[in-house]
Amino acid sequence: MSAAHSVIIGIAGASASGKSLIARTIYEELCRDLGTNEIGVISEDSYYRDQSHLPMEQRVLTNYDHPKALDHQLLARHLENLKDGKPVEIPCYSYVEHTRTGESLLMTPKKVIILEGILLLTDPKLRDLMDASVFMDTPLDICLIRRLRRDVEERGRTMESVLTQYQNTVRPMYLQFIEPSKQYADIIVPRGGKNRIATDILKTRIQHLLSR
Ligand SMILES: Nc1ncnc2c1ncn2[C@@H]1O[C@H](COP(=O)(O)OP(=O)(O)O)[C@@H](O)[C@H]1O
Ligand SMILES: Nc1ccn([C@@H]2O[C@H](COP(=O)(O)O)[C@@H](O)[C@H]2O)c(=O)n1
Repeated sequence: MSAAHSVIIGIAGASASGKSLIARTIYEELCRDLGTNEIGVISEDSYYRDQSHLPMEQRVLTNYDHPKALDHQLLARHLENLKDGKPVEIPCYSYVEHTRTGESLLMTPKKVIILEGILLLTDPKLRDLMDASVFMDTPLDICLIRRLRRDVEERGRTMESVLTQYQNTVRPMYLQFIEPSKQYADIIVPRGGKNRIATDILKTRIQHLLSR
């Protein structure tokens, strides 16, 4: 199959709902059949806007859960390039510095691209580029527990900062933008990234799309 027929699966849902986990599971299991060169994962987080021109005091004030924090135009262009068989340079992002690192990762065209991110389904252009879309419908209290642990252990945050950010922006933006975008999902996955049946259904769908 040529790269022009890339299958793009979009996985959206709340922060810490299990998007990365299910994306990684599908990636690892499909790699066994397709080979590591034919499948890739792209995180919407890589497309947070560069803020290197701003001082740290200002960067921490950004609302990272509002669609305008992300460069969806660049993401859409990259997906179109990959579909056209052209490689792209995916920006690297630092949650500690709240900006792009200045480095990038080369991604070559793939048969399957798994895209994961909180606000993907809010954007009509991105939705149009997807062959199938998923919403991880994990209860918000579970997401908060997982985010708190992850952000303290992996993203250089304090418990206090995670809870303040959650109340000020993460939860309100979920209710305003992310939860309403659930209506655009083809599949709604309860409980989180370890949902075995949902993972199998998605893998079967991808295999079906590849065989067209
Ligand atoms: N079903 C689950 N059971 C236990 N831990 C989970 C489950 N799903 C995700 N996690 C953990 O919760 C955290 C957030 O999950 P992740 O997949 O990174 O979420 P997201 O990509 O949606 O932000 C990670 O530390 C992950 O290992
Ligand atoms: N500098 C940043 C950038 C993003 N965030 C938070 O990340 C969340 C999205 O990533 P997930 O892996 O959790 O889906 C989003 O809710 C932002 O609040 C951040 O805290 N700092």
